[in-house]
Amino acid sequence: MGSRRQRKMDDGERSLIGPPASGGDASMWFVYVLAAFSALGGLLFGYDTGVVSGAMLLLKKEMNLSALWQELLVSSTVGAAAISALIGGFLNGWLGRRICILVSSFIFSIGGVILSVAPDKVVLLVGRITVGLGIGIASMTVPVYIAEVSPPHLRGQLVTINCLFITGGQFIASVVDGAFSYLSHDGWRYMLGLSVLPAFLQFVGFIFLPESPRWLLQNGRSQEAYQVLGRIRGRQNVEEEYDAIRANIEEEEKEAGSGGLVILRILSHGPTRRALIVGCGLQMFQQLSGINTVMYYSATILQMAGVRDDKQAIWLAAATSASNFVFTLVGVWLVERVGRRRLTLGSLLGTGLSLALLAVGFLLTALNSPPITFHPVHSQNSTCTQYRSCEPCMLNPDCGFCYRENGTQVFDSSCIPVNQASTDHAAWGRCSNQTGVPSGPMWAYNYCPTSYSWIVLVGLIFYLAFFAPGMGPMPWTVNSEIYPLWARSTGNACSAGVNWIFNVLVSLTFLHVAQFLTYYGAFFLYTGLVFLGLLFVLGCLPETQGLQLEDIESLFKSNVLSHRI
Ligand SMILES: O[C@H]1[C@H](O)[C@@H](O)[C@H](O)[C@@H](O)[C@H]1O
Repeated sequence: MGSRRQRKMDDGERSLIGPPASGGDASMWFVYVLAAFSALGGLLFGYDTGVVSGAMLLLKKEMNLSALWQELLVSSTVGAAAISALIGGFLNGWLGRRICILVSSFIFSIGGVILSVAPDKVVLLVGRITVGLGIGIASMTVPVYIAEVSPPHLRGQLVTINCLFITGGQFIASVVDGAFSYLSHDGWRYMLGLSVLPAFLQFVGFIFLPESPRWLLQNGRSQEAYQVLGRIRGRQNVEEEYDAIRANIEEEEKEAGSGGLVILRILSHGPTRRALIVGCGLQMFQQLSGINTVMYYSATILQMAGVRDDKQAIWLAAATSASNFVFTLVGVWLVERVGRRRLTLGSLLGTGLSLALLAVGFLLTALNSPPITFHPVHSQNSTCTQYRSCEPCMLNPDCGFCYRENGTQVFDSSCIPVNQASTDHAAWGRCSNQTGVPSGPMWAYNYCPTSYSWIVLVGLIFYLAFFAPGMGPMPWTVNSEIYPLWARSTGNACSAGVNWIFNVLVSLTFLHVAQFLTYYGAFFLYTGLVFLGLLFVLGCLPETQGLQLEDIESLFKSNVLSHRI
């Protein structure tokens, strides 16, 4: 590395470019502004993926949506994000980071407008796909842009701030959902449309903000690169950094060649292939640890814990996403203190233990599932009425549990088909209306009344406390820094694509997995996957803290199985 550091621009070139603009201490301020404006992409990512659950409660009633349409409207966004993240890699290399951020905020704005004026479900679907396209591009471009403009000692923290914005977006979405849930007519238009505001702000901001100096240099625009680096770093000595980046690009071209498809070059070049495996593996294990199951089903988990009122459950779900946000803040604080590797390992260990606790809570709940004591006769024959206890009844999505309660004692309990139009009621019988009246029958859909729910609640809190500082942000942070410049866009596109694909897979399969393996089986499965992830990180993830982006590639030159804690 030393010799690379010695390389300087030749005098002719430097006099052409002129001295970098000096900004004094204002330079740090400028890096924060750049990070904040780009992280608005993270905010939109979080907002648009989070807001839909609350909007769906109103939409399904107003538009009379079938289960298939509800699933389509939720997962089309994530599916579109997976595809556009992959395409984003090519766009990033071709058009640059800045144009990609402009494109994504433009797409977000258009998507928000379509969603807020949608006259029917087909237009809604078009809107949801549109925002998904924006999310995919933003999710892979923003971390790369922030990493490329940050000084090494702040890079981890600034990229982690993007994740803080993601969880912040999810939190804002849950509060907006709560607030507009009282507006049963058209409330969803405000929920889905509000994302236009940050999208527009980002678009305007990026008209004035600069391109990444690293991308400029790679594309032969050395004068602009030098100017931008000077503007971002202020009075700091940028020549050394400029020369290092340029020398590195030349060296990379010699080593990895410059023709052919980038993905093929990545795969045939040992260090980048290893980096890609680490990056994609981290993103895969992030999703396999079940974060989005926990986020999506937190309302159900809270209901199991004894929260019966719908509105209360919505606000407590907001508290769940608030915890995800607050604990991500802990990650921002820790990342430059303990490093990426130790943070990820600690987070995985705690996440695994919390998942095991959640599973034990569900297991005890299942073992103590209240028996069914009342078998009403109805002309409409159904499998629901055949069950002997609440557990199998709750696991069948067509059935719900209708019961009376005396303190913690459950009595007069039956399993009844759910009303297809609204899971808030049974299709017939005493729970088909008037539930929630004191001393009246209670209706439990998706959960069983239990006195072990506190274990599940404690598990949920521990889960977020451990996941959010490490496994939440680190896959994004590490991916933004482990690839050499020529492979950075493609590497991030692939790993972001893996993240979105596993996101769809885990959230779409959760209910089926729970049906086959029960809830506790599903959570034991996630526990096992997290411990596999722990072994993977233990063997493969090197520490990248404090290094220049240009120096990180060398970490992957040697056998990746030799990293110490
Ligand atoms: O890093 C983020 C964050 O942890 C979010 O809470 C989660 O919903 C996303 O899937 C993940 O990529």
